[in-house]
Amino acid sequence: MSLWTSSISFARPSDFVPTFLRLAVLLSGIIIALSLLRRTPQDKAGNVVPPGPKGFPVLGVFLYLSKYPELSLHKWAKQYGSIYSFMIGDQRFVILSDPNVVKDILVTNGAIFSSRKEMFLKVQTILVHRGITASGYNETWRKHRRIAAKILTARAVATYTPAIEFEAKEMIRTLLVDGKAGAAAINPQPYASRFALNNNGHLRHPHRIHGVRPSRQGGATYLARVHQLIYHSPSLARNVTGAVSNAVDFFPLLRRFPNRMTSRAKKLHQDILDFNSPYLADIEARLKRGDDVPDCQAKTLLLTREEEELDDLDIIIMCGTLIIGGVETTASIQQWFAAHIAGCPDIQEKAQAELDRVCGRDRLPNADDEKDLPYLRAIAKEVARFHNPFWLGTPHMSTEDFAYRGSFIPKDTVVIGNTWTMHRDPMRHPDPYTFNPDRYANDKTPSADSAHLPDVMERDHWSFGIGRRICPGVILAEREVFLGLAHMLWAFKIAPIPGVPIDLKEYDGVSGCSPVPFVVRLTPRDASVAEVLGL
Ligand code: HEM
Repeated sequence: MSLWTSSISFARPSDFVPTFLRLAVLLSGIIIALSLLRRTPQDKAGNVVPPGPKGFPVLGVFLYLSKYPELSLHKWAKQYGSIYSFMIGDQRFVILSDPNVVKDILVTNGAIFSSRKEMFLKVQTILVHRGITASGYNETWRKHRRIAAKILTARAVATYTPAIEFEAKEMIRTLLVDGKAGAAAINPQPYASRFALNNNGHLRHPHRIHGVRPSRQGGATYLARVHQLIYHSPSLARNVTGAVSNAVDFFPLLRRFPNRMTSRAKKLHQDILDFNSPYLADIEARLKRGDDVPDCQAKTLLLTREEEELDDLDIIIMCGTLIIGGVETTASIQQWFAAHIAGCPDIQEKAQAELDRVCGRDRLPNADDEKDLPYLRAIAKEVARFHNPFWLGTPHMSTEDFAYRGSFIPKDTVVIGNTWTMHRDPMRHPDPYTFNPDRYANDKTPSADSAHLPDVMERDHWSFGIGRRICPGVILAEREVFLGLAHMLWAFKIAPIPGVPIDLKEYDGVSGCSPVPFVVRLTPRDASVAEVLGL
């Protein structure tokens, strides 16, 4: 029987017990402290582990990273320089904050720095050692990444582009209707989430949703599950998969006791199974019947399962990984764009002048226009620089001892590229705390290519990660973000609601971030908006 026709059940979640946890932390601490006493953080040549903040006994710096961890990393980068280290529990971290150091270590020495820590929640519990994002640097990862790469090439993305253009049109059409043509305040976040989810759906196993709120969907199982994933799982995912967000990953003794994070992780694993299994079963049945199934990830995986030796869990988790990796990230950029641009009427006007020059007012922008809309592209890059959805990225892990300019990085060290500091380096980005798309005015290089420029100081930004684990979805993500932004700016004047400020600092999540809920006024720029949208 296929896994997607059965179900996996876990123990019932139990409540978090603070006193129990405190005791457990204490016990873990004693064990860790004893083991640390035996460690010598230097190699035979005398290279030492780079200095950094000490934090608390046992806990290390864990408590400093529970909220806005990137700000702590930034503060320490100023204090300790471009390479420093700290401990959380028994795990050593090295933080790299200079683009050249990042390149030397994570790119040039990618053979040593491309693995992942076996996080208890993300790797062992949610993704059960499958998927691409969580796997160690091994043959399974190579195989899964190669398969995913096939559906994320520029050529493949070109085939999804009409669907993305359709979804972008749907996004602005529903925003126009639900926002009562500018008469009502509206939160664009669920619309951006639906845009990202439907784009992702097209490549995973073609399905789309129509509404943006669960209550409007009635009882349809598919829609209920989609909304579960949009509205609940991403935030759960963020909280249980963050690079430094939970004690259970770093204090092993805690895993012996019932706790909320482990329960959430098991639930998310089950959600991934429940959500993907019926559609995989459906596509498998259609393929067996000889039906004409559109190209998609599920079809590719099912047709190559024997040749690639994939089991059911491989297939389900790979589909799940694409949702987790591809939806909330692109949705987050769209959301930050809307939140930020509302306060920048001058930037909107400049972008709209460019759009009107290239597309006119009788048609919507499309992917072919991108090359002629450099200011639009610059806005997309500036949003990613200013509001990276993952400031800590997905940490890499070293698989061998390594020495670099007198610093010793032991095997099994978690290594993080400190994107907050790099994105705010005044040498690379003058006046870094100002949102200014003009800084990318002459940057015509797509992010996928920018990551491979010989001079790393020319790279646009680091939001898509680093080295051999760099985001394989970057071409698709750029296409989605560009089309989403272009449609929004073509259609609307985006303005804040007087007396209702938009919080650009506060955000949801501790690993990935999107803005806290906000509202804007979306006024159609002229009568042609409704006409072109067929309203
Ligand atoms: C704006 C949108 C996106 C951002 C900012 C983003 C960012 C990232 C980052 C920072 C990583 C970790 C890279 C590293 O380890 O150095 C990553 C990995 C990954 N991303 Fe994305 N991503 C985006 C969109 C997508 C999309 C659209 C997909 C696919 C549909 C995707 C699939 C993946 C996968 C599978 C990995 C794991 C790669 C590996 O471990 O080898 N991402 N992404």
